[in-house]
Amino acid sequence: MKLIAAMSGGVDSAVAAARAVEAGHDVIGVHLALSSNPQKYRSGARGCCTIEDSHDARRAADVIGIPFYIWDMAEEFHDGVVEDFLAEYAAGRTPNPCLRCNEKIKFAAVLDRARAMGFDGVVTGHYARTQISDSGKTLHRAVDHSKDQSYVLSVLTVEQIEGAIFPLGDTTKVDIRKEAEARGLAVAQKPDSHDICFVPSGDNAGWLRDRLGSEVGPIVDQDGVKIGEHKGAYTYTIGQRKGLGLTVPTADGSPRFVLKIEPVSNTVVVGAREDLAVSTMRGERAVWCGPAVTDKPQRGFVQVRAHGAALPCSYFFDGTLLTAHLDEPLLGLATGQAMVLYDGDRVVGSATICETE
Ligand SMILES: Nc1ncnc2c1ncn2[C@@H]1O[C@H](COP(=O)(O)OP(=O)(O)OP(=O)(O)O)[C@@H](O)[C@H]1O
Repeated sequence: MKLIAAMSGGVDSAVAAARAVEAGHDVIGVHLALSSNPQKYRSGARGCCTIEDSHDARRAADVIGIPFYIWDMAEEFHDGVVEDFLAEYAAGRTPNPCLRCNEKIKFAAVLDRARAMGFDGVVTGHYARTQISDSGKTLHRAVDHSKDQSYVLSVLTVEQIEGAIFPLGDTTKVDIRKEAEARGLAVAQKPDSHDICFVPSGDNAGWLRDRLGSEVGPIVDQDGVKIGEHKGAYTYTIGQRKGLGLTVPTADGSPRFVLKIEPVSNTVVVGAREDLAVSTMRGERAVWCGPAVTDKPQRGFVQVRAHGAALPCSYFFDGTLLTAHLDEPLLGLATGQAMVLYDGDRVVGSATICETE
């Protein structure tokens, strides 16, 4: 096959590209420049698509012996990922930008351009697997569950999965680093990227305040009584306990947790730990990675955090919203996160959580 290897400059995508070449594919390496002005999003933070990362990617392509190009996708990334991230926070939700990047950039803009140029698909260093079955090519968890990235790939349609090649899904990270050493790749011990690539590490709240403002507003209890003040409602997360600065303690001294963020009234609602319990969630923007879910309730598992557990549930889709009823309630679930359905290790599909109860 003719393939584009998406090379971030990290160890995973370098080994993925090398494996694709070794498997007999005709491969070219492509590094995506995702920010036209890295300092605009990041001040000194390590993340994807710094100049050094593009140099690392180019050096890896040289060692592997494949042609290498840089594609400027800064505008697509800004419009599809950064703007969505800001809009979701402004609406009081907690988005997952890696998932949007897979949906809109790596397996949309990049895959579309690759196909238009006569390529068959895109190779990435994601930890996930695909399998060919009677119902076509399906998406599965990686063997190394601690590195599994199927959650952030759950937005891929059947057609996008067709064009996705994940050569690392059956290997552990430890073995990938050893393999990179053996292949003479200089990035073998390069640290993993963490956090959100366009936000300075550990300063999500400050980054959001700079862009969405820091209008002071009330923190209220569930009866609407003001018990504190916040500096930017969207810098809080559902389930947050620390840093609330409440002025009125509870009668028994028990802690309070963020229950709800209401952007229109610029209010943060707090309450007791048990009030965080969620038994039912509904999601919009549903995507199926295989056969579509129907309105007939089915048993399965739902995962609501990138590295969270898969929780037993029953679920159905009414044509607009995906609903999942958990067997056991879960504490603290933020809207804006993905609810990803699994059948064993196969990804069924996902939706963006818009309601919880
Ligand atoms: N700027 C980029 N240019 C090209 N491909 C990219 C870029 N950023 C990420 N990718 C692709 O998406 C995959 C997953 O991205 P993620 O940010 O999770 O990287 P990672 O797991 O740290 O992998 P790596 O070690 O290759 O950086 C990468 O392995 C790579 O194939």
